[in-house]
Amino acid sequence: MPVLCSAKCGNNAVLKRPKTGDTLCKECFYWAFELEIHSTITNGKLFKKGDVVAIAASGGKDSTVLAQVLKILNDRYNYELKLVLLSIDEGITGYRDDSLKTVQENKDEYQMPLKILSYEELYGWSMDKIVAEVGRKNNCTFCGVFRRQALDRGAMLLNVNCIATGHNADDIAETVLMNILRGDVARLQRCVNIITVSITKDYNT
Ligand SMILES: Nc1ncnc2c1ncn2[C@@H]1O[C@H](COP(=O)(O)OP(=O)(O)OP(=O)(O)O)[C@@H](O)[C@H]1O
Repeated sequence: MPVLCSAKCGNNAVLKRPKTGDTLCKECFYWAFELEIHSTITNGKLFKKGDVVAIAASGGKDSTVLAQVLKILNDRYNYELKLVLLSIDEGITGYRDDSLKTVQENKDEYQMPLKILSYEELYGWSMDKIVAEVGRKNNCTFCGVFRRQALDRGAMLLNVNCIATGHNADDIAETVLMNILRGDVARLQRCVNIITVSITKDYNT
């Protein structure tokens, strides 16, 4: 038997949110999800009017949702942000080259400027070359460190005030668990203090 949307809009619910227990229709879920992110942004004073914000766009689901939601909220609540997409091409054949096509589509759909920076142009090394040199075992360390720096360098080139990255509740849980397993209490504390936005958890359920 169909369950009614608990927002009392009269539509049938299509999902039950694990976070709140609410049963919602698609439209009310979108509205609630966007409103929570808006509250996080305003309560945390994450941006100020006129800020230029680089959305770190990998072409994956988290950063694609991030770009869409930031655009919607910027228009709806007049944040007056300038949003730009910043993508890092690590040079992983068959992986990043595919996802960069999605970023190109995001650029057109959301009407945002896009800057793509590659490891090759920044460091003279692509991940394909690094893997050929060091093997597959430790290449994630190179990739993560290089990417973080590449995003910072992109941010400097674009003269932005903030970089926004997409993370979901599973990512946060993973970070907390890793910090516990490492016994890194300082980081654990910082992690718990961070106000986080759950970007895709509800889409996955
Ligand atoms: N190549 C990249 N270029 C720009 N930003 C990136 C890139 N890779 C990761 N990011 C940023 O870091 C966030 C977390 O990246 P992670 O590798 O954990 O992927 P993810 O959780 O699967 O996210 P996504 O679904 O957006 O790929 C992304 O959402 C994005 O904002």
